[in-house]
Amino acid sequence: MSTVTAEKYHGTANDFLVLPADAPVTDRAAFARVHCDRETGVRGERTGADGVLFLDLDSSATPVRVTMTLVQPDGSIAEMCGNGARVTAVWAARATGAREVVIETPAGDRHAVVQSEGVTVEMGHPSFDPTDVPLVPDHGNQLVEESVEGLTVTAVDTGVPHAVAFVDDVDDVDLPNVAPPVRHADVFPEGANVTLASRVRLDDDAREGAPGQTAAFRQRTFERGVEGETMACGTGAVAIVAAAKRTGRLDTEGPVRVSPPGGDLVIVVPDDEPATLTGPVEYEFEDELEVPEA
Ligand SMILES: N[C@@H](CCC[C@H](N)C(=O)O)C(=O)O
Repeated sequence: MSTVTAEKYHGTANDFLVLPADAPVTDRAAFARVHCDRETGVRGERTGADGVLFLDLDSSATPVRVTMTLVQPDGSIAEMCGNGARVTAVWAARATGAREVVIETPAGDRHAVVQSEGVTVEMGHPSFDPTDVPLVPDHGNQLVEESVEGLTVTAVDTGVPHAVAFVDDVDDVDLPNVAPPVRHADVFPEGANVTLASRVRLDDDAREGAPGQTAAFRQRTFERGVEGETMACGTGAVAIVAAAKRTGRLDTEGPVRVSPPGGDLVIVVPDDEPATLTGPVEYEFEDELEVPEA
């Protein structure tokens, strides 16, 4: 059995193995299934991972460019991943010294800037358009504050589809049982990530390092492809702010703090410009991992 060198990173505890795209892994889905398993996968502070990032770096471009392919624990490929994009930017910065990186994803190019206080990624324009989410053609209109499998959700595309539900307290929801019927609901032909949000009063929950923030939410997300809850989801954090604006819960263009279990993210969703996601990235370790036979 052959081995490859893989690195492990996380962005607010959404954790990824990282390999160069030319690593000799013929069956990427099998590699992800084996090494992301939370019981038997790669060893570290947490066993397993939320996915494997295969990264193809073009350091001759200005700014440097990286093609990001996220293979998820079930073997599927995600079109976009906000926390994975932050990890990708730091990986490219470590390799080249560049602070600006363009990340090519199936959802489009994403510009990222690496700074000491965190990595900011442009996240595109959130869309409620039924063909973008996507919704089944016979749904017709945007899906806003509708009951899907008993949960009142708003559907938004932030590179991947999210069904966002605003609840009083995200911790009061039995997410492992409530999310799967919504994630697989017929109205979402490609499935959906299920994201819960609850509003936090800033003065009740003031923390350091949150200058200029105008509002705050707590977040929990059940991810398609992981088929479970992750400690953070960047596209989900952007989806919360976009859905909060769409449903009249938020009328600010200022930075919003979104806090999944893994840490704090800062989200900006302007009316006419791309959304941004800012948050930390940590390098964990490097390991030699077995390559499953194709
Ligand atoms: N964790 C990611 C989202 C990854 C994609 C998702 N699981 C899907 O299949 O849609 C993030 O940080 O955005």
